[in-house]
Amino acid sequence: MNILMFGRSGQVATEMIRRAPDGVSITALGRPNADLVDPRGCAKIVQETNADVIVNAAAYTAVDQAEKDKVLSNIINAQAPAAIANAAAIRGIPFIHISTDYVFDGSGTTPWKPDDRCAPLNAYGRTKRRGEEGILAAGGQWAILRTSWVFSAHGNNFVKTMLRLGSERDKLRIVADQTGGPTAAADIADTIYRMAMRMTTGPKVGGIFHFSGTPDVNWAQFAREIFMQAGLFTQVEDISTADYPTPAKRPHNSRLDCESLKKIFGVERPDWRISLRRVLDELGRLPSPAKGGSRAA
Ligand SMILES: NC(=O)C1=CN([C@@H]2O[C@H](COP(=O)(O)OP(=O)(O)OC[C@H]3O[C@@H](n4cnc5c(N)ncnc54)[C@H](OP(=O)(O)O)[C@@H]3O)[C@@H](O)[C@H]2O)C=CC1
Ligand SMILES: Cc1cn([C@H]2C[C@H](O)[C@@H](COP(=O)(O)OP(=O)(O)O[C@H]3O[C@@H](C)C(=O)[C@@H](O)[C@H]3O)O2)c(=O)[nH]c1=O
Repeated sequence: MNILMFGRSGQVATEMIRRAPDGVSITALGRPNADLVDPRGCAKIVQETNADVIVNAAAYTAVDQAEKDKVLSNIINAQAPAAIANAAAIRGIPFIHISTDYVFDGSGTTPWKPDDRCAPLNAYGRTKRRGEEGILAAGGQWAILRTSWVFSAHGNNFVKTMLRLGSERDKLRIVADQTGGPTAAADIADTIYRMAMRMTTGPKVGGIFHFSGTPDVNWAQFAREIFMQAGLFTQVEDISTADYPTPAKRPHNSRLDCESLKKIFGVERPDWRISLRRVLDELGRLPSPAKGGSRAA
């Protein structure tokens, strides 16, 4: 199977490249080869490819900055994915796109199902939702994988922020009223490969699916687990969203119901604490006894 992927240096793209299964060849297009600021150029690449599956792992992901960069983030997150989806539909090539928990308004405490009403609270979420709508309108065979709170050893993410701040300070104030499922980029990559295999064999499948690590936690609990596993003694004070003002609003409830992914693709929610341990190991941030396996994740 040949996969053409938009994105090369992001968290998910990096893991896709590293984790390609035997028999899968992946061509990853970075910004110099495929700039999502040029949706027509991206569509042209799809028109000319001989790939069996197209994956989009590139996006504008700076949540607070997107409040200022509304036009740019909309081109990258909405117009480019729609153009890629249109070209893929015309060519009859299955298309897999990644989206986010931030398409929801975060109300309630029930895990969001793929068909639940979207009402994004911030510009990033609105552009990601418009991207979803463009893909839906394109037709063809597509799958949108919504995920949340992505972490890995590379790029920018909450784990790396906590390791940096935790090494500098004795105490951190972290919001405890936003709940979701942290998700390792490596686990997302494995899931996308599973979806790609299934979408190119057997009866036609597609639609919107949810995937996040388990158990659901708030950011403060996530931070405590990071410090515990990394052997840092940084104290975490629970605070409310109101105590940590940011340019972009973030949803209180980011829990994702991942049942349909399990049903259609056989993918279970992975325990993010185990994936976190692997990431910390890769970063060289596990305390020495844990490397021998005595400190459980
Ligand atoms: N990060 C998270 O917590 C979450 C992410 N997602 C979604 O998952 C997907 C992957 O995210 P993740 O791996 O974390 O992303 P990253 O933030 O790690 O990387 C984003 C990638 O997109 C690329 N990119 C940005 N702008 C352009 C452009 N104009 N043309 C080409 N490439 C561009 C970047 O390239 P460059 O390195 O050159 O800047 C980078 O490689 C995205 O769709 C995101 O919305 C969903 C939920 C949570
Ligand atoms: C650094 C820090 C953050 N926070 C809070 C702010 C915020 O509510 C939460 C997470 O902050 P971040 O800015 O790291 O996370 P954020 O960029 O909002 O992460 C999101 O990224 C996009 C791309 C997604 O799609 C989402 O699923 C989600 O992963 O932690 C604190 O409370 N204290 C702190 O010291």
